[in-house]
Amino acid sequence: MKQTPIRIGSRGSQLALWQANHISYALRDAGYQTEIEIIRTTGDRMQQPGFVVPAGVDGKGIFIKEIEEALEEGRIDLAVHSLKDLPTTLAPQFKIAAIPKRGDARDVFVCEQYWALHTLPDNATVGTTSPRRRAQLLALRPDLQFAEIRGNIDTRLKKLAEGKCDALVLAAAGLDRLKRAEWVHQRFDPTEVCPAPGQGALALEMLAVENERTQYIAQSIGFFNHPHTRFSVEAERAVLDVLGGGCSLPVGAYCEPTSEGFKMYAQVVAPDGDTMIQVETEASHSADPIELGQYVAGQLKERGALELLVGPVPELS
Ligand SMILES: NCc1[nH]cc(CCC(=O)O)c1CC(=O)O
Repeated sequence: MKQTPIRIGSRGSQLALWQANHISYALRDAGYQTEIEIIRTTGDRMQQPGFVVPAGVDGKGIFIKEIEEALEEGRIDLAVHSLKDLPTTLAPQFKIAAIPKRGDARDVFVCEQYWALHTLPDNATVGTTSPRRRAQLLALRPDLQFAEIRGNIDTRLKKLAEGKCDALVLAAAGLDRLKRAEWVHQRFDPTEVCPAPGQGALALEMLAVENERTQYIAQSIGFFNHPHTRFSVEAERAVLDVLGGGCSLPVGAYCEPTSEGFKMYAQVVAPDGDTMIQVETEASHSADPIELGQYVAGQLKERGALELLVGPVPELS
């Protein structure tokens, strides 16, 4: 049967649209017709100044709820997400049908004036609301102050330019994609500032049900699949799953391929940066990524990770 164009759902942020277009162009190159549908999510509304977080919203999946509704109602065929914004478990009616090759997974130091985190003056202010980044940065620089800077990448860069903070810490992938890497002066090694599980990777989500349309969609996106990326992010997300977290927990996990298999590093930091638990391990090509992540999480737990995660949250400056 002749198929209608593949409808791709995306949030309206510049980064989300870049990512959706990136997938759309590749599908067109492969001979498919595509359309992009912009969908506004709770997470987008929460980034507006003055937005009050409604009761019962816990931060997990706030960027995907309305997009999954569009999938369920058949308004879109495919959703393109930043993998790190997806909860570790999806509702059974959805699946991640493809994980393309990952971009730069690292966090970066963004600053016009200073060249690295260690050259920032005493008590400098870093603009980030991420509990993970705050905890990890405090572990490196206990004198740092933080400013509540949220919103899309350009909004954050504008606040930096206006002097609302001295530096930002952001995901390399987002800045690279939008060509905003001009003030990126340092890409943190994952053993220093360990990225969020899945950072830098995309996830192509669709309905799990099998019918003629979903088979067509799954087959059309098959060529995006990058097995090394899938292994790495599955292992990373398994760590988060065991520790019970979403993107708001100070948990970093990073897995990468080596010549023998995979190397994994994970880090849990007390919210005040005082204590850090680190685990490093290697696995062979034939290992199971979920088991690898679960093993790493078990090691973190044995060393007291869960106790750290309930520690006091640092005061805002
Ligand atoms: N939390 C928002 C978010 N979700 C995905 C990215 C960047 C792209 C990626 O990590 O894949 C960002 C911005 C950031 O953390 O700097």
